[in-house]
Amino acid sequence: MKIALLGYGKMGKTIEQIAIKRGHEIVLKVDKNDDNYDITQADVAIDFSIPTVAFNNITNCLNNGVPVISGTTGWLQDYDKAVALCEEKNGAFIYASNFSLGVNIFFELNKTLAKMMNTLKQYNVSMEEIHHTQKLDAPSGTAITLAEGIIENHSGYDNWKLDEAAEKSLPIVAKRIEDVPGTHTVNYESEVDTITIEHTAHNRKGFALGAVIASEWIIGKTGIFNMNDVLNIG
Ligand SMILES: NC(=O)C1=CN([C@@H]2O[C@H](COP(=O)(O)OP(=O)(O)OC[C@H]3O[C@@H](n4cnc5c(N)ncnc54)[C@H](O)[C@@H]3O)[C@@H](O)[C@H]2O)C=CC1
Ligand SMILES: O=C(O)C1=N[C@H](C(=O)O)C[C@H](O)C1
Repeated sequence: MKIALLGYGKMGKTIEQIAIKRGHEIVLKVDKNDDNYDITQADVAIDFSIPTVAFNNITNCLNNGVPVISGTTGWLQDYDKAVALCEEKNGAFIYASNFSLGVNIFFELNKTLAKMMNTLKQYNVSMEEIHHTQKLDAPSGTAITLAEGIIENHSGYDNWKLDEAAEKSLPIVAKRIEDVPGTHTVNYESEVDTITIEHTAHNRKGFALGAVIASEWIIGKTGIFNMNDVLNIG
């Protein structure tokens, strides 16, 4: 498979290593200021760039008939437009806030726990995410997906807020500590005890492997998919 990497930072470089090990070829590495490139030489594009350019990268792929996998977070105000363009062009597109197998299992566990806790009003839910200091967005995309999983399954919450507690709001605390790849914690706290579920990434290889697996999976398909489709879970 011929892969274009849109964003050649920490994730782009980790994806390159894993893709080559799995027998793929990197035909394009696009980073900032690389404007003049032909995306059509790739079978699939993998976008791990920055929030302000992800939507442009995705639309360029869809306009040129190249399936696109995006892991960039912090651009979701334009997600519906990307979906509409993908439908219009009969293209193929996957966005996931987190591509790792472990986090996708954690997402399902989180929804199940929220359902179980729905009637237990003595427990208050809160979340914490910790990432490296270079991260541009807060809260993390993964924390937002976790919050949405709780809101869909627990009647005590209908929105989330960063660093703020309010009626029916799920509070998310975002911490930035040097070199942390990504830790997400969900707490249910009552007067007498606390139930905690936590996912800790030890490095970026899980995210990168998931993105390469998603790229392999999407070849020959059209539509808008997510990681549950790829991993056949949920
Ligand atoms: N969904 C997932 O599983 C994961 C998502 N992420 C997200 O992926 C994104 C990238 O993460 P990292 O690689 O750690 O960040 P990074 O900062 O190391 O890399 C981003 C790269 O994008 C480049 N860039 C800037 N403008 C560009 C343009 N116009 N076109 C292409 N590239 C451009 C930057 O120069 C930089 O090299 C972030 O939004 C992060 O939150 C990170 C890890 C896992
Ligand atoms: O920026 C990161 O590093 C990460 N971003 C993603 C997010 O925002 O959830 C996924 C992972 O936590 C690492």
